[in-house]
Amino acid sequence: MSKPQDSLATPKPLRILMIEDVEDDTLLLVDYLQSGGLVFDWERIDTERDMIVKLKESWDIIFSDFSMPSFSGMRALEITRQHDPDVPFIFISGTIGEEMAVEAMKRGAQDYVMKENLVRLLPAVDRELSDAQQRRRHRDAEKGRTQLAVILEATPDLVAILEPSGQLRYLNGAGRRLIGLNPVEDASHYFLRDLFPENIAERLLGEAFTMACEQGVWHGETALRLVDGGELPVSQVVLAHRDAAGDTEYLSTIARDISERKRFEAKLQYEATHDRLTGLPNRFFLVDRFKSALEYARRNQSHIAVLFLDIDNFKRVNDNLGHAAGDILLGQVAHRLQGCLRSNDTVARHGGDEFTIVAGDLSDPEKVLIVLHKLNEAFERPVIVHSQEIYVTFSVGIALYPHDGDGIETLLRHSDIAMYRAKSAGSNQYRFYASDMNIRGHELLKMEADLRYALEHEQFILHYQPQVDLSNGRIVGVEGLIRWQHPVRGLVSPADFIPLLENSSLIIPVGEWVLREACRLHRTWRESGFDGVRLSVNVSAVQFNDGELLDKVRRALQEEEMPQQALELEITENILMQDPVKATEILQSIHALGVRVAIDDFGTGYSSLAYLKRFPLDALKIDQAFVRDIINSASDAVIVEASISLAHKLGLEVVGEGVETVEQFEFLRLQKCNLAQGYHLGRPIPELQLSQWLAKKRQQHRTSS
Ligand SMILES: Nc1nc2c(ncn2[C@@H]2O[C@H](COP(=O)(O)O[C@H]3[C@@H](O)[C@H](n4cnc5c(=O)[nH]c(N)nc54)O[C@@H]3COP(=O)(O)O)[C@@H](O)[C@H]2O)c(=O)[nH]1
Repeated sequence: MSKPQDSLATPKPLRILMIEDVEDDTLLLVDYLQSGGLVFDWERIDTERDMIVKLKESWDIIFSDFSMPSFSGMRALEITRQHDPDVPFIFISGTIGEEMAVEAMKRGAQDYVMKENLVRLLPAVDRELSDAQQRRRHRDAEKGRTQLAVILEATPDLVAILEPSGQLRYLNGAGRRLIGLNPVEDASHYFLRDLFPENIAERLLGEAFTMACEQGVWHGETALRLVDGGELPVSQVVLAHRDAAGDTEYLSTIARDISERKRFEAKLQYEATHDRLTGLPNRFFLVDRFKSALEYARRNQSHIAVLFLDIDNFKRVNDNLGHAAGDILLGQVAHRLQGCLRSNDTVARHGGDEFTIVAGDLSDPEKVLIVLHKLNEAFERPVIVHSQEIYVTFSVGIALYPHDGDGIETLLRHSDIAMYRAKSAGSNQYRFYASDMNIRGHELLKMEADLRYALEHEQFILHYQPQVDLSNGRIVGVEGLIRWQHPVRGLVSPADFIPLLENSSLIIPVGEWVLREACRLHRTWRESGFDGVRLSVNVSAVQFNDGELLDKVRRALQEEEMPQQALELEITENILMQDPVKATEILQSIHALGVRVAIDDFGTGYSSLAYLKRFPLDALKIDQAFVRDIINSASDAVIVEASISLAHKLGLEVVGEGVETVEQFEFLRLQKCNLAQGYHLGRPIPELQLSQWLAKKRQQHRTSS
């Protein structure tokens, strides 16, 4: 007979509780069992009270008589089952009848054996002990499952069981709440992509499931898709569960909210990369941003400027107003510096009263002057600290990539050296590390100052170039072209100063002056009886994107009582192609005013006629580069022919620019080009000369007709 103990090494005696009123019967039974090889300890009781006391101990098996004078076997069974549903309970009785025995089994007795015939007892003990053990294991497992289910439902982590396809089998309470699934809804209608954003669901199905199936487990950081559309960062584990054949039967996953940690990490990251006082990036962050700027500059063959700024006389602020005031000043300086730079540029606090700027994506080194210009503008107004006005100036050192180095450390060192040179030259100075740039930089800044002076002292004038109708030779319009009447240099070409005006934003007031001047001249013509001649002016990119352009045009028209259709704005195709959607909106508003729009320098940009049909335009000016060679270059001739023909199909008037010869003129006339402009028909000339010329032409026409 097998012993029911788990350990074979030290067999523990069984504990048997005997419920029997006759002691001799008990001894006989004990004797029988011992002679059958059973090792056990035992106790005998025969009252309900003793039984209740004894059941507080643990028993391996209970034998009970059926009927006793002061206790009933059925009652003993009932009490036992209340205490322990699994302990084997066997009736050993001489009196139990068949019917009662069946009833006893129904109520939870495992067996009954007749006192007179104990042969079945030992096998029954053996069997019942083993069954009881199994029942206990089963019950423990069931209990464990119930406990786990309670834990799973109570945990704040998402727990899910999934098919390898990503379909859900089970989702716990936390998961249901996160994705907005009600507690009774069947989770198997849902998939991984209902729990996670698209890209993460794909990563889990790919990388995570594959690794879990191969190695048993995958963990990583992902994010859950929340019911409100937001995302919750989580730390996630995916486990693969295999069947007996080793194939993945299902997967489970646990995802834990790590938003608090992420916030903390972000805070740490921010603190590690930003200056506490000003909130600006610190040196480390600057290095990082420089790397991105460098990659871009290498790809696009552009330049980067590293500027080292030191506030002039900062110590005086600290000494006179105190350190707290100094701190406020630094904060305000930081704020203004950040406000005046492009979003891609980086301004960092280097320490103390020193700041560094990395300005990338400069098409040429001189573009750094735009940054200097913006700095000057930003600090034209004083900074107010404790009601005191403080005018802030900087000593600025500039180093350029690739000219002065290709690493941030070198460029910072060189800009620092340049800053010291600037400082030793006095306050509010800048110096380039490379001396040749200093000369060029000074020249350009001087020229910018001269242009400002030119605007204030009316040194700009307009010259006018006629546009002639190719079908009858009449003048239908003139183009106003700016010149700078410099007191020393004489008449300066716009090609030499328009780019500088554009860089410094001076083009806005100068452009407005051109517009007003042209409208003023048109009024004098109308007053002298020259009606029907149109006037066109050039509009630069900065002007075109100036939110006030429309108001300025409207005001000029009103004040000079100019007919709207007599004014034409010339805009190059490149300006339109920078942001076609925005350009369309602006052009529509210009058109709504009744003003004409011509596309200038057509053919030099990247647009196509098909694209241009989206814009509300009136005329197209074929660039002089094509007209120049129409006689000698077959390809240019074809381009011009095609442009004229397509433009006509789009309802546009066509102007041929730069017509210098009679052959070019004839070619355009034969191609039915509408207007021509160029030295062959007349160079740009001053107002007085033009008025005389118009008068002469009018006279000629009167005589000929
Ligand atoms: N934003 C503004 N830009 C302006 C303004 N005034 C002029 N400009 C632009 O400056 C560029 C140079 O202008 P300019 O030196 O005046 O040259 C113009 C003509 O003189 C020249 N032209 C005309 N006919 C001929 C010719 O037969 N041969 C030849 N070699 N050159 C000729 O072409 C220029 C006309 O330019 P466009 O505007 O494209 O019609 C120039 O880009 C001007 O746009 C201004 O007020 N604002």
